[in-house]
Amino acid sequence: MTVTAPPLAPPRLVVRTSRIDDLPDDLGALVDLLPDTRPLAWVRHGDGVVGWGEALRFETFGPGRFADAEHAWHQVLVGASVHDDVDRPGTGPIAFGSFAFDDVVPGDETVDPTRASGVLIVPRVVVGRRDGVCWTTTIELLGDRAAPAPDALPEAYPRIPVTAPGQVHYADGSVSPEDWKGVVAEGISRIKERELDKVVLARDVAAAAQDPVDPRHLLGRLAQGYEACWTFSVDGLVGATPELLVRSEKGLVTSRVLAGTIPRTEGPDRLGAGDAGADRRAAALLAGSSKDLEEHAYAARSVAAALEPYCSSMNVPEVPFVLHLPNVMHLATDVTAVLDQSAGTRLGARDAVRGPGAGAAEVGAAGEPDGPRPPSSLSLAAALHPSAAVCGTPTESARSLIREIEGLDRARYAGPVGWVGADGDGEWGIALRSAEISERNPRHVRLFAGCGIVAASDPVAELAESEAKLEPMRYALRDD
Ligand SMILES: C=C(O[C@@H]1C=C(C(=O)O)C=C[C@H]1O)C(=O)O
Repeated sequence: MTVTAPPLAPPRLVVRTSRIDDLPDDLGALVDLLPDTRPLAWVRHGDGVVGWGEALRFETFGPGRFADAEHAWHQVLVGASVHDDVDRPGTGPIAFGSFAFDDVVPGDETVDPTRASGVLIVPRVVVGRRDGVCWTTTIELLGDRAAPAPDALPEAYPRIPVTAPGQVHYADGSVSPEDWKGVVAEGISRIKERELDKVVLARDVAAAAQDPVDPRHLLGRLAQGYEACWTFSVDGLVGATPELLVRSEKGLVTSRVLAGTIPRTEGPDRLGAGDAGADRRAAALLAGSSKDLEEHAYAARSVAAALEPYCSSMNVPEVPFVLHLPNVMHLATDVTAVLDQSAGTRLGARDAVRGPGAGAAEVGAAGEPDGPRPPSSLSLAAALHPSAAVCGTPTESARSLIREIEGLDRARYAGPVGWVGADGDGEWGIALRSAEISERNPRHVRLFAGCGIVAASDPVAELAESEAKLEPMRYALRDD
C-alpha cells in the first residue's frame, strides 16, 4: 500500500474591513499614516490604499511571474473568511504587487538570479479612502502565532517618524548621458534600416544620500507634488506614474496610454507652470507634432490590440489629449472597454473565487472551484505588458533591441505595479517616474527614465526629455 502525505493546506486568511472616521482633507493623509519604512501605497488625488506589515508574501520568477502570482493569490483566497462592511473597490483582502519589466536579462552576470522578478504582498493592515469613504482592513493569517493579533496591531507597528535623506549626490548610472545619446542614435539607425518602427530606450542615474532613504519621505512629496499621478510604493520601488496600464472595476476596464512628450517650463517651486504662455505654445506644438503623434499611435494601438481579446466593446478616442504634469506634458489616450466575462476561460483560469458581497461574506469557505472566472486586473496587466509605451513596435523586435543596446538592468522599472482585490478587480500602473531603493544599502537609490524613439527622434532632445522625466524623483529626494 502506498501512503501519500496529505496536501499542505493553504494558509487561511481572516479579513475584516470596517469604516473609519474621515481622514484629514489632505493629499498626504493616507501616506501620513504609514508607520514604518516598508510601506505599501497606491494613492492619487489623496484617495487610494496604503498598507503595512506582511501577512503573506509571494515571490515569482521569470516569464511565469504573473501567472504564478495570480495562482498564489487565488489559492490563498480559497477558504478566506471575509467580513467587509464597506464593499468598495480596495476593501476586503488585497495584495500589492510589482513585476520586473523583462523576463530575464540574458548574459548579464551583474543580475542576481535569485532576485525575484515578481512580488505580491498581502499586508496586515490596509487603510483606504475613496470619494469621502474611509476604511481599514486587517488581514490575519490563521495559525501564524508569531504575528500580532488584530487588536495589538497599533503597538506592533508604532509610527516611526519620517526622516529626510539629507544631501543627495548624483552619479552616472549604467550608461553615461554621453554614451546614452549613442544608444539612442543606434536605435534611430535601426529604425531607419526598417528593423522596427519604435523602441523605448531607458537610462538610470545613481543617487547616494547622506542618510538612509525613508520611502515615506518620497511618498509624501510625490502625493502632494504630483497629485494627478498614481503615487506608489512596493518593496523598495517608489514613484509617481502618470500611466495607468489597466484598471478593472465591476466589468469596466480603463487604460491611460501615454507617449509623446514635451518638457514644461519650470515654475518658482520647480513644479512647472513657469510661463503659462510658453506652456500653451508647447502644448500646441506637441498636439501637432507628427513625430509625437506617430509615437503615440503605436502605443495606443498596442494597448487596444492587447485588450481586445478580453473585452466585448471598446472605445479608443481618435485624437489624443494633452496631459499637463508639473514636469512634462504628454499626449494621452484614455481607452475604455467592457470586460468580456467569459474571456477568463481563454486565460486558463480554473479555480474561481467569489469576491466579498455587501456586508459580511465568506469567500469560497469550502475551497471548492466554481467554474471559470473573468480575467483579473492582474491577468489583464500581464496581457498588456509590455505596451509600446515602454517597449516599442513590433514588441519582439523592440524587446530584443533593448536587450542588445540599452546596457541597463531595468529591474522593476517600466513593469506593472499596483494592487489586486479578491474579486480580481484592481489597478496596475506602469512603474515610471520611479526609483529603486537598494535593499543592501538604503542610502543608495537608482532613478530611471526612458524615451520612445522613432525615425524622426533626435538624441540630444531625447536626453533632455529623459532629464525632465527624472525630475519627479529628484524632487522627491529633496527636502525644500
Ligand atoms: C518610458 C517613460 O515614459 C514613457 C515614454 C513616453 C515618451 O517617450 O514620450 C511618455 C510616457 C511614457 O509612456 C519614462 O517615463 O521613463
